[in-house]
Amino acid sequence: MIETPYYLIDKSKLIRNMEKIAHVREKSGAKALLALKCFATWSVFDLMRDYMDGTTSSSLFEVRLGREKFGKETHAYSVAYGDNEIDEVVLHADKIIFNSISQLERYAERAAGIARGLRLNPQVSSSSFDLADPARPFSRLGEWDVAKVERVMDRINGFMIHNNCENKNFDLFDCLLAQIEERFGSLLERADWVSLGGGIHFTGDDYPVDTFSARLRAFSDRYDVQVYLEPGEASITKSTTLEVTVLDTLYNGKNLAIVDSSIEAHMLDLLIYRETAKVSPNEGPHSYMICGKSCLAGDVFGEFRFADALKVGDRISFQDAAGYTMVKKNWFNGVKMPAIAIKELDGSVRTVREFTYADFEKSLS
Ligand SMILES: Cc1ncc(COP(=O)(O)O)c(C=O)c1O
Ligand SMILES: NCCCCNCC[C@H](N)C(=O)O
Repeated sequence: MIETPYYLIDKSKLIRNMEKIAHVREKSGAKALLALKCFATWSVFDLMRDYMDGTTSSSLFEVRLGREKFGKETHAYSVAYGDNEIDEVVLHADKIIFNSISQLERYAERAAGIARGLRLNPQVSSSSFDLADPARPFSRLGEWDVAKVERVMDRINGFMIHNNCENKNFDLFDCLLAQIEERFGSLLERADWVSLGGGIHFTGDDYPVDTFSARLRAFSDRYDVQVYLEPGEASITKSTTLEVTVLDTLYNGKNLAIVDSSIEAHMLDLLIYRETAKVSPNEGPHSYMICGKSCLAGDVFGEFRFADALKVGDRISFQDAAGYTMVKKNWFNGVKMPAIAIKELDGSVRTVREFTYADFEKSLS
């Protein structure tokens, strides 16, 4: 029995996403790169590698992890590189995408041995969160002025455009892509490859994957480019749970249960975006507010329904716990960091990482 808290990655669920990705790759001709910023738990890369073309990154450490642990095609992107890291980034990457013309001009020569690209910002997005909106006013994420980009076309042969965010709606994707074509068509015609970024939830139930694939194929044919997708969430959605145990129950106008985890430390994105965790089936006569064990007053996973009254020692599984969780976990309050376990295809479960006091101590000095 594994001690809670732990993230449990279920390979049979992960494979469902992988199969959809492989289908889109085959139908559309697009390549799919795992966005490591969302999910970088390399113990399951052996499985993912068979279904995806490689990885994309946000930093030197991510591009190195992608090269060393995933292999295949490795893209480097960062909002800004420093003089002290650019050579090592180039060493690990097949392609490098610069966020700005000034970064391109500064490092084009040092990256001369690999393919170079530029991030474009179409100034429209599907994000309903200001925090995650690449098209927000004064956004630093990519270049938008076609005339300026035309002047550096001799130094690049591709583009990256990331302007979807949790977009489950194919029509919206289609409409945004049409706007990109209208605005940047003259640049796309001169490119060899175009990455359309992440944020497209094409592995979700009922997503029209064939229509999506046909749209990607048409885009690729029209501009004669290799299309890339950078799925983060879409790669790992619904594959993982965070397993926790009830440590205490209280009544304070509502039934409260405190668990051996913390939303701030272990599912931080939910707190940042003011969302609640998910519990399934979330049915029954007993309602509880499930709270984390950190000192933060708002360390609350959400309110859920249960078949029976909760008691100390009961287990709860938070659903959909892979994306932006393990990559963001932290040592706030010294709360024990969840272990990482994998449920294999034969049903057996193995722990691949445990964190101890020594890790906590080493994270500081
Ligand atoms: C450039 C880029 N690619 C891919 C992703 C992955 O997005 P998602 O996890 O929403 O698919 C992001 C998210 O920040 C991104 O900025
Ligand atoms: N579930 C709340 C919204 C999460 C948004 N994801 C943020 C990362 C994303 N890839 C981005 O574009 O910033």
